[in-house]
Amino acid sequence: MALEVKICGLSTPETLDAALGAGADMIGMVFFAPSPRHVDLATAVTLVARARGKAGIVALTVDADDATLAAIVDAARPDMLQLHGKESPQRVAAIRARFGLPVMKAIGIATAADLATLPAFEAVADRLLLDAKPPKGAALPGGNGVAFDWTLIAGLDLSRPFMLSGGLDPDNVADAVRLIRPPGVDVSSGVERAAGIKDPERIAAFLRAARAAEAAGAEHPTGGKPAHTSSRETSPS
Ligand SMILES: O=C(O)c1ccccc1N[C@@H]1O[C@H](COP(=O)(O)O)[C@@H](O)[C@H]1O
Repeated sequence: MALEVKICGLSTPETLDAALGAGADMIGMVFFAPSPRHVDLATAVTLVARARGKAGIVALTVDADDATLAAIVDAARPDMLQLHGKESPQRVAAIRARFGLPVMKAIGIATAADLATLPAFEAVADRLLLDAKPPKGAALPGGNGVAFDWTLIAGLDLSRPFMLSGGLDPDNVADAVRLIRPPGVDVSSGVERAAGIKDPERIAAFLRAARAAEAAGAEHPTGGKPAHTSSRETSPS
């Protein structure tokens, strides 16, 4: 399967168009007021109208309650919910059942011990997003431009597709794709010129670098088979 590239934290028509024009597979909107990338519902509706049918639309929330999620789902009609807080496996399952949308659960990784949480989330989420844990005292649980040690997940055998995120940028995404061969990559601050201000040039450069690394991997003697590919891959019940 082709590498999926998600550009997250888009908040203006111009930068959304830059991501779509550069070939992003998914675009993410952040519904979390403390984030410099937060969008209100009216803005989200405008952005969604431009993106619908061109890329998957992902709504990112952080420990949102049902009423908040319902307002987002009703207004923006996203294709997927990204849960980036401390949602438990039970909460992930409940959100998926209630809203009838695929769910991508973010898991913070700092050490090998953090991988122990993966099986419980594999059982209930459609996708996993493997992100760095936020630095101590950070205001945001993600979007901090911090990478984790990718070797911790090299050869990881997951039953769900996953996206690699955390501190990716146009200069390091090729290394990440070569090392991990992830099904997808996700970036936010690495394609910005200042906090919350996306840079069309960096978005295009990120897409170019990710696609080039993917193409180079496809010429590899393994035939481009992702390192993660698992015979365990199933759907959550
Ligand atoms: O981008 C944000 O503002 C954000 C806020 C709250 C939770 C997650 C957020 N972003 C997600 O974090 C990861 C990594 O971001 P970065 O590339 O290191 O800046 C990414 O998946 C975003 O979707």
